[in-house]
Amino acid sequence: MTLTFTKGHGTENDFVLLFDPHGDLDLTPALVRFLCDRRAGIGGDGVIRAIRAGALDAGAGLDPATWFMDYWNSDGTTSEMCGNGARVFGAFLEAEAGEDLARGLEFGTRGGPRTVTALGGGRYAIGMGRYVVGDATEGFDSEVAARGLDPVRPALSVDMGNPHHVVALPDVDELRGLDLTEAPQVHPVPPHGTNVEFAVALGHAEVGGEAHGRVRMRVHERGSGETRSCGTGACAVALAMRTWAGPGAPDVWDIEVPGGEVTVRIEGGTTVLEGPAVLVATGEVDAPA
Ligand SMILES: N[C@@H](CCC[C@H](N)C(=O)O)C(=O)O
Repeated sequence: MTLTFTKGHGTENDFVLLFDPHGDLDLTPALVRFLCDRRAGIGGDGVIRAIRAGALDAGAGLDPATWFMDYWNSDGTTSEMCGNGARVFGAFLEAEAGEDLARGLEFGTRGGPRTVTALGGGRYAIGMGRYVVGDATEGFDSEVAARGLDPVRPALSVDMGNPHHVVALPDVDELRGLDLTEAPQVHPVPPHGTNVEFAVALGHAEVGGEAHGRVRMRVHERGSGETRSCGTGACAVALAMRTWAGPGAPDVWDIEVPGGEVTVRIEGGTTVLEGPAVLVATGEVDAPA
């Protein structure tokens, strides 16, 4: 089977994109694993299919003509949401479907509707929907163990549509020293797995008359391993940091990731994720039948 694909990334969180408006493609876990394979396939942290909501069971309840971001992790599992992927999805819809995103476009995900707005200069803003911060009465509601982390650390869960656990570290040396080649262990064990972020607060500054917090993070993603960025993870980190900092903490957070930088704006019960999206190449691949 010959497939036409596009390769893209958002702060080096990279994806294989497929344009399949009518759902003609039988996208299976095995096909996703092949496409994401960095040696035998194209290579990516995940696969994103642009499909009309009416062509996918997960799109039930939406206007059938609505675009749906059908997101898959590199291990062939699906996730409710991908923030970096959503920006790249926006760039892909502009290129493949001629969508004008200047005024924002609503699209479907397994985590509910989201919006993408083109900001110009290859940057996009994603309306990330409602979040839920876990029980922060004592600051933390869980514990995380990881290689290179001694002792076990407290963590705070954040639901961004998909699950996250955020751990605060005191300095960048400890962040650098983590070995994330193995999945961190979380207690209590999250029923559907989780994405784990490790974050170091770098202080606050005035940017364009606005208070911004600055954080550096690394992430181990459910279904993909360590990646160079995670958009939903960046939002979870901003929310955890603001919770821990207490009243007067900034609502805007610049998040440094190994693959670049994104900005998270906390707006009431929702967040907006801003950052770049790049389409790198298009091509054809012979996929195993
Ligand atoms: N990299 C993504 C998140 C992708 C999904 C995640 N691995 C999960 O299983 O929830 C992002 O940018 O948000």
